[in-house]
Amino acid sequence: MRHNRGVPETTPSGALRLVVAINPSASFGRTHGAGTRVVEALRHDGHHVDELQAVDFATLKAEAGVALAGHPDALIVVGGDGMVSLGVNLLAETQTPLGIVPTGTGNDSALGLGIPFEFDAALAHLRAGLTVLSALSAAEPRPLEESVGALASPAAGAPAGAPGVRTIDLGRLSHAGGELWFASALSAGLDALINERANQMRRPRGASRYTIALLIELLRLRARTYSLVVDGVARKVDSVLLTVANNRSIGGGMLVAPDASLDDGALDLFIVAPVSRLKFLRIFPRVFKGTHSGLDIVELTRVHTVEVDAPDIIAYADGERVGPLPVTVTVAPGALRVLA
Ligand SMILES: Nc1ncnc2c1ncn2[C@@H]1O[C@H](COP(=O)(O)OP(=O)(O)OP(=O)(O)O)[C@@H](O)[C@H]1O
Repeated sequence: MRHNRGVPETTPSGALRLVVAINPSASFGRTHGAGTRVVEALRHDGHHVDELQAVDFATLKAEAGVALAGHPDALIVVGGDGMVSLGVNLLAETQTPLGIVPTGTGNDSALGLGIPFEFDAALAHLRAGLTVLSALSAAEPRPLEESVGALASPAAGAPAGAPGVRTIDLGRLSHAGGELWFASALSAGLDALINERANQMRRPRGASRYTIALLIELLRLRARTYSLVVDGVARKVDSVLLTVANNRSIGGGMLVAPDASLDDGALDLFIVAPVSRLKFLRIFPRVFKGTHSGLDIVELTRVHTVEVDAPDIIAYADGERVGPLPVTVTVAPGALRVLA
């Protein structure tokens, strides 16, 4: 469903041409209405907004792809990590920046980018980023290398720490079904199993579905033998939880890679060795807080390319289903511009 108030080819000075893609069912519908408020606020600011909502994710992605062919100044997604995934996969290796208003159950990408979760604060953050983007767009055209330099991290055109236009790395993933991109993490262990189980459940309809899936998968916890090729070196490792992270957290704030950076040109391979259920439950809170790095059962390695294979695992990237392992993940430095 498109609510397009005729996005013009050119706009008055300062006004931007924006595409806003909304997931009305993010957070199981609890944040319904947030997208419309974003659109109204941006139109009030004088921007030309192409508002997109669809019956499902695939239709929304197709509509956003069509809208991007018109070369808007930015794509803004309103939703959780799934919607960030939609934006990332449409914008990777383009110059069009991604804006995020986090309204999902999992907002790890927004967390890593320092985007606030509270709606008014998130909107203010987005507006500040758009102001910088307007200023950059209005600036005289410059040679390409100079423009790229000016748009590199930290947030270009803004005081240090303030929202602007940043460049971040992405993970590029290839698997039997094709290629895709992720901003936060590839999940290939316990969290992937929890996601897969929650997705297969019809009830309950709220976020407690993830809690139930987590409890079931904890009861079934068992190590798998992974075949890895890490930066060209093959190894086998037994693990219960294995993640290739670009960002610091997964699963709505679990700080698996507390020292990861979105713009260091590297990924963090996080491996938890086989443990008893009891021990796993004991270390779980430390994983949430990111104070697990010193534990002997936790391995964290900075990597650039990883092949991951293991039996019976459906991989997830940024909370979206990828398909069965094996997958190959490679860091793509500076592959995405973001408003943050
Ligand atoms: N109309 C819709 N538009 C977009 N996505 C939708 C729609 N209806 C359901 N979805 C589902 O929402 C998921 C993405 O949700 P998002 O990440 O934005 O929020 P979330 O509350 O964190 O969701 P989840 O926890 O289920 O990933 C997609 O996997 C998609 O299948």
